[in-house]
Amino acid sequence: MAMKILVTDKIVDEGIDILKGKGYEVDERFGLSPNELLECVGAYDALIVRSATQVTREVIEAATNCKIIGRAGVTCDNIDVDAASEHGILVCNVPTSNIVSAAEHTMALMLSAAREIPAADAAMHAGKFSRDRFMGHELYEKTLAIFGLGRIGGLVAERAHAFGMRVVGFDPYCSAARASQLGVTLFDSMDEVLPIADFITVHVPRTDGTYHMFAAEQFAQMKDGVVIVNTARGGVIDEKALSDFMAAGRVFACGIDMLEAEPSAETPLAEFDRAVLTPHLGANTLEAQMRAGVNIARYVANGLEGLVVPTVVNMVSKEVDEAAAAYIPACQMCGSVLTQLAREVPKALSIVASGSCAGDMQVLSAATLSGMLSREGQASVSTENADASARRHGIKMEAQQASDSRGYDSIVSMEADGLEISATVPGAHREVHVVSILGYRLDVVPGDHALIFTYADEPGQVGRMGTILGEEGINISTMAIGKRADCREVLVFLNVESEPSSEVIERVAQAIDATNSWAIRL
Ligand SMILES: NC(=O)C1=CN([C@@H]2O[C@H](COP(=O)(O)OP(=O)(O)OC[C@H]3O[C@@H](n4cnc5c(N)ncnc54)[C@H](O)[C@@H]3O)[C@@H](O)[C@H]2O)C=CC1
Ligand SMILES: O=C(O)CCC(=O)C(=O)O
Repeated sequence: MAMKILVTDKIVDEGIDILKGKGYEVDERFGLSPNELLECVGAYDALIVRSATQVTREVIEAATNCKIIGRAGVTCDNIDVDAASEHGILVCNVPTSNIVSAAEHTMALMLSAAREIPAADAAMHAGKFSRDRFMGHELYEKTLAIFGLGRIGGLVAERAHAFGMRVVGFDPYCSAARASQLGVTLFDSMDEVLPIADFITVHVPRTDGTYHMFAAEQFAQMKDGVVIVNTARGGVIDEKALSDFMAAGRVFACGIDMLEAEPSAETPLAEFDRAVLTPHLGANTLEAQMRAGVNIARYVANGLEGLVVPTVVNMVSKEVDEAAAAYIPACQMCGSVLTQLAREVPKALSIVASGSCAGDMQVLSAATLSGMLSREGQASVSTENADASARRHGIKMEAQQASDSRGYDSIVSMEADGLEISATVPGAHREVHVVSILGYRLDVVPGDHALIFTYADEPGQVGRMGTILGEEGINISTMAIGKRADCREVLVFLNVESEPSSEVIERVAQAIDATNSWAIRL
């Protein structure tokens, strides 16, 4: 009998087709009440949701046949992940699927609020051509404060620079290296940032610690005429306090995609023309939904078939030390990169871990091996079968702890068939930073598609790469250049937003006279 998958929030048809094409029975049932979900979920082997469905402990307890829950988006805050782990259910997401869309929506809200575009548009539609009523503000040479310099905050920083803004930020978990790479002046406290910002944008997760992180006390410290944008989560901003400061004319305008009352439109901000409100549209683009829907379908199918799911956010097979668990995605990713650098599954793997993550080398080894084999579509690697799996593939594997964590809280370094990679996961947000590849030191957060080139360090090389990729319509989302003390060559790591063809890669390689090139897919 075919396995059954329940999809309770709309994902793209292409994702549904992938599942049906693999022989699964797929039921799309949107807008279920909590009781309806509880009643039907027990019949399904997998569940796919976006942000609307609340997958509570009760739902998980009722999902007695469920093996995997797929979240077609970034955040899993609508899923009780602990309950899923306790019930042996994998939870996976698509962590970079919609971040560009969310960053672009942030810029759209910032510009709309600063120029009062919705109110001007409404006036035009009402037949009023009233230019004098609207006097906006430029972004140019203004100070933008970004709270939360993770994936989306980082993309917003890059975009703000293109508008000529000065970018400052506050994120207790952001490294100085990342801030400097993003061109953001990092401050140690909110109190230092609030009085200097002309524009404020929020990109933090909703946690107990960030609930009402912007309340009357914080608004009182802001400059008069500030513009505030929130595309993160409702509740991070106290909407009542914000509307008081809007009413007093202290806040010029705001752009809000996330309301505390979601999915209701109820908010005290609704009475202000200068409050630009959207109903959680950050991820609502064809491109983001295509990435999210197609990839979540692939990952859920992988989970049901016992294959590697690259974006699992929990570990269900064994009690895992929390610090080691945070390094599972890092090890999976490094393993996958090593196989792609070697252009085949390497035959010898050595893992060295230092710092707090080194408490469970068995988990780190299994995760690395699972990443190494993932490109081959090999069966899932767990802590229980890692040794046997390595033997089956003829891989000699060794793992050890080291005392020197090179200034990081924790770091994992791997060498496979002479190829090296090291990664760290700073702070609580679990973003994997690669800090060394093939001995070249850098700091990069790899995305879904990346290009790596090694070449002679000469002026004009970056421009040549950018020109060719631009001509081919391939956008570079981030770039890092790695150096080695012993060598005049550099290594460039380009995160790109779409997969270039081998002809394009060859064109770039020739233009910069690259000594080596790789296309990496994660
Ligand atoms: N509007 C929409 O449709 C979408 C909204 N989101 C939301 O955007 C937010 C950011 O997403 P990502 O950038 O992917 O997350 P991320 O995990 O990459 O970054 C979050 C950052 O916030 C920082 N942070 C945590 N607590 C903080 C605090 N108290 N003060 C300052 N910084 C703090 C973390 O260190 C981290 O760097 C999330 O809340 C997510 O739910 C994500 C996608 C779409
Ligand atoms: O696409 C969605 O359902 C919501 C996007 C979002 O907020 C997220 O990915 O965290």
